Amino acid sequence: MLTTQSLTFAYGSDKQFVFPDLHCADREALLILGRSGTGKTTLLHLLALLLKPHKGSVVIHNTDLTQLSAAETAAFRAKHVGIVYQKPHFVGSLSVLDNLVLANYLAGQPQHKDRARQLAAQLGFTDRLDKKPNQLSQGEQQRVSIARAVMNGPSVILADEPTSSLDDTNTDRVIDLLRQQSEQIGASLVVVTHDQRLKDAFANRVNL
Ligand SMILES: Nc1ncnc2c1ncn2[C@@H]1O[C@H](COP(=O)(O)OP(=O)(O)OP(=O)(O)O)[C@@H](O)[C@H]1O
Repeated sequence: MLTTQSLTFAYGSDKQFVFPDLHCADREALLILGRSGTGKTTLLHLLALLLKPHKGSVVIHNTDLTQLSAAETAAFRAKHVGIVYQKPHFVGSLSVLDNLVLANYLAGQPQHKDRARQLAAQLGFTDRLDKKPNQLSQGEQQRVSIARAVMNGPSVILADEPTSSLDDTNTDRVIDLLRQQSEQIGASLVVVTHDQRLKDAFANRVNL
């Protein structure tokens, strides 16, 4: 479960963001829609405490992240928050399989290669596990990003524009996979996007 209250943020003195309060229960999905520059990525980074809000709270798994120290925040994020970034960030020298188990390592968990293989089978990239990330297509990389985000069974999955570079078929597929995965592990799914194609796929929507 994820809830926020009275979140505000500013990069400098000129522009202040005041975000609407959010609520997303376990196994629910929330779409945050907004045009370019409205602060979608900023909001997502606040939800993951990659940016610290000026005011307000972010509660995930009954913990107010704004009350944690920097080290506690990093440990909490690695374990409880799965992030699918706008552009996938992988370690280029590692195989896809090793990029997946790296998520376990960073969360201080044992490395679950079986879990990685199981996710690869569900998301349809088993034959890519031994390749380097840059040998994969964009759609394949996006599916690997989803697998990596759920490797530790997080409480919340945050996805930043997960479909903006995908065609209609891959867009439907990626959204179905995000939903399936979040339902399977009982996580809240929050997607931020300007992609109006996603509007009808989500009952819960917030406009920025
Ligand atoms: N590090 C930064 N320093 C100063 N201003 C920033 C910084 N990052 C973003 N901004 C500004 O904050 C505003 C919101 O940026 P943000 O990336 O959150 O928007 P967005 O809705 O995700 O946009 P897009 O859909 O184009 O990715 C923009 O006007 C941007 O120029």
